[in-house]
Amino acid sequence: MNNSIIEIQGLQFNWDKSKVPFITIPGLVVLKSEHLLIKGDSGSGKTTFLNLLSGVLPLSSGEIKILGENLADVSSSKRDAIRANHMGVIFQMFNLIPYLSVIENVLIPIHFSEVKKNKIQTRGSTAKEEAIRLLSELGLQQKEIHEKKVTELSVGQQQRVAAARALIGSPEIILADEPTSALDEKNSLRFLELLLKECNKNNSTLLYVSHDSRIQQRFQQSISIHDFTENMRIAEKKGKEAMECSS
Ligand SMILES: Nc1ncnc2c1ncn2[C@@H]1O[C@H](COP(=O)(O)OP(=O)(O)OP(=O)(O)O)[C@@H](O)[C@H]1O
Repeated sequence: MNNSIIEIQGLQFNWDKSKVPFITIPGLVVLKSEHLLIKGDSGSGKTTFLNLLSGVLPLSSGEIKILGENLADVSSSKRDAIRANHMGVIFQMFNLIPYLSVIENVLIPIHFSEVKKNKIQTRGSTAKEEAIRLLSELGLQQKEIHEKKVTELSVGQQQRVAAARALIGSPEIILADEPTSALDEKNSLRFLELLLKECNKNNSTLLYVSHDSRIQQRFQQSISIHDFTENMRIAEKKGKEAMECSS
């Protein structure tokens, strides 16, 4: 059985198509339940890569298959549906809605996906019960869950709300874009452990962007966007030099 959740072939991207691509990924397969660390310098293209994977940005060259579906072959509404039904995203800035309660923030994905809603119902819970369970598992106290506004939570607590929102409905893929950049080392590690635990429970595949290579041993696979692109440039340069020598 093919266990791959994400398959990438010949991906190249630049905002300006006439320029040399700054993202170049010749090939990458990410398996079910696998945890992938995405490294790279600031501005190397990590967020752009996640946006290509989630279908927010259309592909200009190459192939990304999500659960066997090639994003380049489907309409933008189908890409939106794949994202809503099969992915959960933790954004760098969390993107919580300040006028909604903590629980309402976590429930947002359920309003966009019958698939996620049905998964929760099949397990005999309501979406609200599941939101509360996830928030508790991620370490929020009852008072924070039920009484506080999201704007009254600390950065670490907001990040846990954002994680619960990504995890609700057990999507096959969790994309986390530097979710711990505002936290100290101890809290970053604690958050990562909680996230890994929840992903393992659901067999979710996790793609986790971080600058911190010290966490690498917690992941089965890691890629550096910068290295891929750099290796490609070196190969292209060598290829050109070889051509010039032989002519
Ligand atoms: N909407 C956009 N239009 C044009 N260029 C963009 C756009 N968004 C990002 N870029 C550029 O694309 C490059 C990659 O940006 P990206 O945000 O993907 O990097 P990153 O690796 O996630 O950075 P950081 O670690 O600082 O968050 C940068 O040079 C950035 O200026």
